[in-house]
Amino acid sequence: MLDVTQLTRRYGDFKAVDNVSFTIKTGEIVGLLGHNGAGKTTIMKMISGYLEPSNGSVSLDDVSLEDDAKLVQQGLGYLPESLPVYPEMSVADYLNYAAGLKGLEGEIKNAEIKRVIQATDISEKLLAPIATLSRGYKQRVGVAQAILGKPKLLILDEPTNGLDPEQTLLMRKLIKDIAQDATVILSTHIMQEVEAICSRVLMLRAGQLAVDELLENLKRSNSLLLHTSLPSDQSTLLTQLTGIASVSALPSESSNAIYCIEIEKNAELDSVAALVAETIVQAKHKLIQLKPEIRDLESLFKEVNQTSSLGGISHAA
Ligand SMILES: Nc1ncnc2c1ncn2[C@@H]1O[C@H](COP(=O)(O)OP(=O)(O)OP(=O)(O)O)[C@@H](O)[C@H]1O
Repeated sequence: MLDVTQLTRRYGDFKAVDNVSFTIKTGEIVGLLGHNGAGKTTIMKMISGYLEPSNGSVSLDDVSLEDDAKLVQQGLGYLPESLPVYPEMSVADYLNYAAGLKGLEGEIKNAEIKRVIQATDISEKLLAPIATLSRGYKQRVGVAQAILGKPKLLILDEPTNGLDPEQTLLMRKLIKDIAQDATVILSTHIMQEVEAICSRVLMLRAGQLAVDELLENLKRSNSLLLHTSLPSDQSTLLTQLTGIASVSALPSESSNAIYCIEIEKNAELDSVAALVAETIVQAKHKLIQLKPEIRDLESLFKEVNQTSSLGGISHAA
């Protein structure tokens, strides 16, 4: 489990990361989102021990970076924003070197190197110098070194950057497999990536944590979409129900009606949905479809970044 407590990083007078706290359990894949300059890389560098925080602490399975950086770092894999250095090294030599840095030795080391080569599908480039690889292959080598030693914590800065669609799918599967026994935190600007693999989202705004929420909750809005034979002149049947803020009719191409039902702030979506269903059935009208309106992550991202105060949309723990 990763514990980040009141993490702050200043560059001179400027606070790049401001009092950020969160916990990530084993098995979770968490997406770290935010505009350019929001502080994502700075946070990932501090979690990986590459950069010292100005304040706050990071611990992995109750061992803090401050107390034993070496032990914590042996349990983590990091794919940095800038890709593998050592351009003159061959892929094989580089992985051998990276495995040594992680404390792997002998047969275990060889088996691990083989495993990551297979997992990232780079066997045909083993003898090629890193400098001659395409961007996508460099990215795969970066991921291969990050997963050496089956880290307990995997930190990935834009993991699918430069990958073709087939490799993107493979990478997503690989990340999901790793997350079965590890904690994964990844940064990306690609919302599809988040929707495809993350279970939870942390959104940063100007160095502060603006949202910490499960993806499924984020995508749920406080509205229901209802497709029914109830005509609009009888929609007051719905308006008067407890927990409903407003009902508006949407354009419908059939003889049936489609309503957008907005739920009151403190009402529970499931209970209101049950009440709506019951009301329609009791009024002997057809209930064709009733579902929560799904919010897309792009609009939510825009909303968070336009909110003037962090209180507006924050779900942060
Ligand atoms: N070494 C540094 N010295 C001064 N300011 C820095 C330094 N590194 C980062 N910053 C500033 O800290 C802020 C956060 O930067 P960071 O790289 O963490 O953002 P990011 O969210 O990863 O952005 P991007 O999406 O563009 O990668 C930015 O305003 C950046 O200019």
